Amino acid sequence: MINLDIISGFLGSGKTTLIKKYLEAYKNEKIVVIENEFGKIGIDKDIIKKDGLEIIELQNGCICCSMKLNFKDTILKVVNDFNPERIIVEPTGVAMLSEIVSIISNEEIKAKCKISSLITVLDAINYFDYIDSFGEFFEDQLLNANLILLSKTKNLNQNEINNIIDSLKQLDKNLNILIKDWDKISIKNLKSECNLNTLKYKNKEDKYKNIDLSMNEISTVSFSDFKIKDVEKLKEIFDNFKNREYGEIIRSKGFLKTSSGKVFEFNYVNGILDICNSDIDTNSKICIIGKKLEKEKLKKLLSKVRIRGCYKVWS
Ligand SMILES: Nc1nc2c(ncn2[C@@H]2O[C@H](COP(=O)(O)OP(=O)(O)OP(=O)(O)O)[C@@H](O)[C@H]2O)c(=O)[nH]1
Repeated sequence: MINLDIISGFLGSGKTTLIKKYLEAYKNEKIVVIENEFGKIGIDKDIIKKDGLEIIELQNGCICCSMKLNFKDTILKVVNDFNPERIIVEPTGVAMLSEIVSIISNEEIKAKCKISSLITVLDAINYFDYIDSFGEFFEDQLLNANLILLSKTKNLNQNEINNIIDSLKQLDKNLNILIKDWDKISIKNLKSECNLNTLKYKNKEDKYKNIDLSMNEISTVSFSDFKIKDVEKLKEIFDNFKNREYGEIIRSKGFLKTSSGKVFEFNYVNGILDICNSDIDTNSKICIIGKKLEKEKLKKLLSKVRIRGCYKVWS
């Protein structure tokens, strides 16, 4: 049987970071990663790629809804074409986990794969913001996970963590929650933490009927193949995001190449920007996800900071 790991979680929660730890822990296994990104250009593939690792990107839709059939067929094709020991799936940050659980419960898939982990990564810093803004489908990811793994807890005090746990227990007192410094987590032990005896599959039709409505508000725009002068120009872009002129920007990520050829990787999650040097050889790619995005204004903003020349817009 092929091990199947589903690593779910809201936008920017830490799914890719956790998957990198899986790839390290299981480096001797033949692994295929299925990446479903909400943005129109793939960023995560560049972040996790390494020799011998097969990465399948599913773009232009969400595997829990518009690409449901595609997702099921992709898993079966991966099984046939690669016969791996492990398949790791990263759904988009706005995927309904209940739908994904329903797809992987399909008999054809169950005949070939066994679920090894079904995890939702929960961004502790942004929990109360997101549960307020995206309650219904955010809750769906929490209620259907066999393990909720808190990320970004290092700078929170015990009181703040207790508040999150209390709130989670109000959703469902049986939620299985793990709060541990990620550096001390044994990835191979997560399987036993996952309590996989039952798949929960909680999709309360009546409760989630407004999800399509709130999902429709979230959109994305991406830009690629341009250069900026230096990293200060990158900061300029994100300083502009603080006011709502460009929409409510929840998540942005990518790489930026400067005129001197230096590459930076950046992550922007709900107002916090993180930039580091990158040794990945790539052109600039920036993916922006948010509510009510002002795409034309964003194009103008990029035009102000990029160096003249061609660039591509993915909208
Ligand atoms: N401080 C801290 N930062 C984290 C932790 N986990 C992830 N991050 C940071 O959060 C940002 C987003 O992490 P990713 O792993 O890309 O998140 P993701 O869920 O894959 O994001 P999307 O695929 O865009 O939804 C990055 O800057 C990470 O370095 C954590 O436990 N602590």
